[in-house]
Amino acid sequence: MPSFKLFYFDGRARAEVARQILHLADIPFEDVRVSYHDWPPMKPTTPFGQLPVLEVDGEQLPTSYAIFRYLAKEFGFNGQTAFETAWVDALADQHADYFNEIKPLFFVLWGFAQGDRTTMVKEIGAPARDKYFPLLEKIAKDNGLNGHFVGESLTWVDLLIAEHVGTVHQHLPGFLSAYPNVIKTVNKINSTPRLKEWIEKREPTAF
Ligand SMILES: N[C@@H](CCC(=O)N[C@@H](CS)C(=O)NCC(=O)O)C(=O)O
Repeated sequence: MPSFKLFYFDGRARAEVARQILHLADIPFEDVRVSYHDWPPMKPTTPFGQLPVLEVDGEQLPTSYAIFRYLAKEFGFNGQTAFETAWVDALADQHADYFNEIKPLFFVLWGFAQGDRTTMVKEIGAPARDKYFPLLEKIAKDNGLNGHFVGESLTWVDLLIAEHVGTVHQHLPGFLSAYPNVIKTVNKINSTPRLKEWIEKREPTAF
């Protein structure tokens, strides 16, 4: 088994799915939390000048989705057929489009940018949510409310969506109340025993 070292800031955000896959697969890894003080000298040593980076036997792999896809393929969280894997990718890409739209709101909620929270929820958050979450609501229902967004096995896009929904609940309680199938699916995902254990034992972070 290679040695895994994951570098990210002290938050869940773009790294948490990688940590969860490794924990679910019972693979030891070093979870390095880079401080804002240590980041500037480290930045030029990373392939794209950003985190997360996963080191696999000392070789660097940048960008969150590439890391998630790599680990998901290695450890069986990538769907059970090529078509399911394609759906996992489609949903993850849709999630990325949604997140790019709603990101300015989260930057304010996380304290990285200034802005009026109420106005931003109304003008940025609600329209982004009401474009993306109806798709998830239907997908969850069409998949039989079986606790997965794709197929019948836990995939990295389940983890990605569940993690994001948790972050929404943390900062905007009630924001997703019109999407009960999504909430039900996320609750089932989070009740996966090893994932539940991870969520309960991790240190709380703002983002
Ligand atoms: N597309 C990249 C984006 C990575 C990214 O935006 N990383 C941010 C933290 S979430 C970062 O490294 N910021 C520090 C910097 O750019 O100097 C990914 O998904 O990994």
